[in-house]
Amino acid sequence: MITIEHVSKNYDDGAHLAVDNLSLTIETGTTVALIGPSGCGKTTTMRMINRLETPTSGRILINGQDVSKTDPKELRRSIGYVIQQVGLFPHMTIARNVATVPRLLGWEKAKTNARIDELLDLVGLDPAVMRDRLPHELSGGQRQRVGFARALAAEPRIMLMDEPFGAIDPITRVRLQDEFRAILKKVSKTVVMVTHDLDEAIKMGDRIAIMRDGKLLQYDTPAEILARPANDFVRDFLGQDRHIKRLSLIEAHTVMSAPRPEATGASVAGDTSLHTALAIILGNNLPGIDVVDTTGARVGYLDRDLVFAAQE
Ligand SMILES: Nc1ncnc2c1ncn2[C@@H]1O[C@H](COP(=O)(O)OP(=O)(O)OP(=O)(O)O)[C@@H](O)[C@H]1O
Repeated sequence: MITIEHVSKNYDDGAHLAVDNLSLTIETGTTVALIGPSGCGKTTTMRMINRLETPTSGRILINGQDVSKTDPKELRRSIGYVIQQVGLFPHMTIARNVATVPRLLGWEKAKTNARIDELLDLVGLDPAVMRDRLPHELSGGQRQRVGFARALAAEPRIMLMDEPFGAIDPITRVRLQDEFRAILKKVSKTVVMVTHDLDEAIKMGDRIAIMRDGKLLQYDTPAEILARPANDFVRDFLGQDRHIKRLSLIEAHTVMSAPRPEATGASVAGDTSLHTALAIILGNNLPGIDVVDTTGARVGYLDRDLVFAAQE
């Protein structure tokens, strides 16, 4: 668990308050997305967790231990850090890049090598092909995968991700978001990510922290924030389509009614989002669709009214 207690950060001898009395608790195994307008203090907040910045006041605890009292180098090795431009060492092979922290920690060669292969596999890169390549021989998306693998290498409990998908084209970005989210759940990390992209925060965050002028405006689950913005600023920030965005968080099986006697002609799986289900209903000009299980058996029915009622 990461606990941020009344943390403020002044730059320029107090002339500028980048973070203003911020308190936030990040539960172990969850992902928190920090979002807000440019300059609101997201990156500063994140960088205070691994001591790349020092709070002017307040304190940050990791599992009850004050980070200001831990050795900064050890702290940083125990926290995975993924940044937008990846920061791979250009003259080192992919394998050596991934092995950066294990080497610093003095892992045995065999263990390190096995870990490199395991991680490249995990992030969807073929170790046999990628191990000996140099970073410039990879696409931007592949480099981001390597950066992610490198951050995971020494099995950190915490991952900090600063706009990890910022430099990636939109199609690759969506795929990487899905894959990284699945991996982070599988390996059960506590994640703090900074993003400019509301859809990304909604998709990746178990909770979202919305900041403005160094202050925390709202901290809650995406569903709750979209349903009940704390104030006008948050409401505007979320946009007119917040109700539609919220549909992407609700799964069909949670609102479906009993199956109809006759098939409707179109179907979705129970874990399909209402956003997708509605798109299929509208796209096929149907009043409703079947919800089916993995065997294709009809287990429920979903129509426009059920979808609309769900987002109220
Ligand atoms: N090293 C520094 N010296 C002085 N001011 C700084 C420094 N780093 C950040 N700031 C200022 O602190 C404020 C918060 O910066 P920060 O980078 O945390 O914001 P952000 O929300 O991450 O912004 P962005 O979305 O644009 O990356 C900004 O006004 C910024 O200009």
